[in-house]
Amino acid sequence: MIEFRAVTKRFEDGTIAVDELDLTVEAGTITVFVGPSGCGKTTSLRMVNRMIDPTSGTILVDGRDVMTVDPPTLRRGIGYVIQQAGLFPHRTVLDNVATVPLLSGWDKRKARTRAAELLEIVGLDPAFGKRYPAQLSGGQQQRVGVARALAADPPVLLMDEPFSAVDPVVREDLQTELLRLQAELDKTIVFVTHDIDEALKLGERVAVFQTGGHLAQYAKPAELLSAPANDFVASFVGRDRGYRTLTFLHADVPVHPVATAKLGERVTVTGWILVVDDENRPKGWLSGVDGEVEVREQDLVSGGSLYDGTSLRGALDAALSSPSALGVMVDDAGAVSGVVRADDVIQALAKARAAGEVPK
Ligand SMILES: Nc1ncnc2c1ncn2[C@@H]1O[C@H](COP(=O)(O)OP(=O)(O)OP(=O)(O)O)[C@@H](O)[C@H]1O
Repeated sequence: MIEFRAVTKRFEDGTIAVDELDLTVEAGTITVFVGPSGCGKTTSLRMVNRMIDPTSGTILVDGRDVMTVDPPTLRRGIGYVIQQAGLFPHRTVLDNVATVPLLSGWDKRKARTRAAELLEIVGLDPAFGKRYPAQLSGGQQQRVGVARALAADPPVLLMDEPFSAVDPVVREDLQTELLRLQAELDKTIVFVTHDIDEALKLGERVAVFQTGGHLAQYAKPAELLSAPANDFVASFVGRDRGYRTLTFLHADVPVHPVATAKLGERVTVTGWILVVDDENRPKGWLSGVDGEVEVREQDLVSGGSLYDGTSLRGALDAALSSPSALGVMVDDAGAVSGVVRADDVIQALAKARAAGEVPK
């Protein structure tokens, strides 16, 4: 657990970067600090491992005041990941990851074996271990940065905009990977970003900072969206927050049966038919013809996101993006289990509201 108690940082030139911050980061969770540029996120993070010392107030890591621990000892228990990974360019990937274990006195072989394991944990082929950082893509370098931070198995991980230098697709992969890792590793993670979507995806709790180092709101993602504390938070989380609230609602939506057919079959079409492969996975929709036809690949209309049964947002998006207005629901194997309708999602939302599951 990390506790900030009335923490203020005033730099020598008088800039107040962090103003009376009170906040508790629960152990074993990902907490995200988000906010516009210059609002004090990085300063708050760096006070945890004493790269910056507070002007007043106290920071406790697992009950211990960080100011009573010498910085090198403190940092051995706190991994740190930054933008652009911050790797040593003249060391191989394996040696980059093995750095902290070596500093902690491990022998070379043990440190390298551990480093190779860590590369696998973060989803990199251990063969990359022999390369130098410049021979990796940005996303791969970030994974190495995460592996290096995990090398000493620290209970706490500080991550400062770690994924902001990579393209959006790689970035989403890295986010998903971090959530998977966290489910296994159960670290206490503080993650800094200025991207509200990243914050809402990763954070169990999200601290929204406002210019001047003020904490505007500290809440779970669903609450930030449905009950922003002030106009600043409301505008920061975005205009489509009503829609995005649906991401965090898992109410039941009725799943309707759907007519399906396979390529090469002769079927009688009225309205839409969902064409599936031999494993019952969706291939596309057939319509625009009435009467008996043969199902041909070139007549299929594809498109539409698939609904995996997890959130109301997924259900609504599947329905809205489907050419038939029916959202295709699939099981873990990708096989069709039925379809969902947009109006059912709206009704499920109304029910969740009535049951008090969505703050009004
Ligand atoms: N060494 C310093 N001396 C003076 N002012 C500083 C110093 N470091 C940071 N600041 C100021 O403190 C404020 C908070 O900076 P900080 O880096 O914590 O913001 P941030 O929210 O992480 O921003 P960004 O998203 O742009 O990285 C800013 O106004 C910044 O200019």
